[in-house]
Amino acid sequence: MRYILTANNITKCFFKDGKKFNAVDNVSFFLDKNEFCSLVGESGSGKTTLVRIISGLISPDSGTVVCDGESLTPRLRRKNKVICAKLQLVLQNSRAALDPRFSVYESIAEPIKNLKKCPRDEERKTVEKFIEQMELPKSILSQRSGELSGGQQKRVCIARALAADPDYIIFDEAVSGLDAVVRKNVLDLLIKIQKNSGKGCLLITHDIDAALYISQRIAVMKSGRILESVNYSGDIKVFKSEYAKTLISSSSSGIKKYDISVKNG
Ligand SMILES: Nc1ncnc2c1ncn2[C@@H]1O[C@H](COP(=O)(O)OP(=O)(O)OP(=O)(O)O)[C@@H](O)[C@H]1O
Repeated sequence: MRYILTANNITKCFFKDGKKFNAVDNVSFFLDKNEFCSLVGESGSGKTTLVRIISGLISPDSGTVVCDGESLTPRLRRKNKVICAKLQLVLQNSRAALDPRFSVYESIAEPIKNLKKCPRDEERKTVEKFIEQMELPKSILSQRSGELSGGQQKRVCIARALAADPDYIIFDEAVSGLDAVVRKNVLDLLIKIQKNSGKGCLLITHDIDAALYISQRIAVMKSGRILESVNYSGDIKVFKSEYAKTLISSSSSGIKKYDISVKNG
């Protein structure tokens, strides 16, 4: 199997209370096209640090990230818009991620303007296509992002990421802070997007239920290390680590049932 986005033996250390520690400790990871994977672990386990390295936002102390055969570094990301577009990150805080001065249209059109420079009517059609995919009304296009609900802002951020036509999308805590109904709607939408687009999608989360609901593969992270990475089709017996079992048994959030009709339908 050819893994397209790979992180190889990544280590990153920080200082806490004057002591050096490995926030990410010799981790190897891959994200293939056409899969939904989750990276799950408690707060402070190193997920965000690993993802910032995988996205080329910060450098590891050691190890490499390779995207479609090319070594991905913060320098390359800054210099090369095309590489930058290939891998989109949807951040946890949608409100902060959207420029409040921009209309929804401008927010989604920005990556199209930067990357494609297509005629104005084509640009509008593309923006409208993504708005439709996000199950948002066209009337929202003229609104400012600050006027939208949390769930709508999340959808606009996803539409904006899709507008860059990436091969991979990383969702950092895509559903945290959303109420149970909106949370499930957004998760269902992410499943649909992945299936229809064939993109490689990665959900970063401490929400094991969301990971179980959405993923074909789940990597479990603790104290800077990936304890296990399992293919998941609904049977929690695939998890071998005590930590994963504890996470699953202690979860108490809204989505309990693995909904096979959404996942495979
Ligand atoms: N820039 C930094 N400087 C110093 N320590 C950092 C820095 N970034 C992260 N850390 C520390 O590294 C560890 C891992 O943090 P990280 O944000 O990667 O974890 P996480 O699993 O994403 O947590 P959360 O789910 O709360 O976002 C934590 O102990 C954190 O305090």
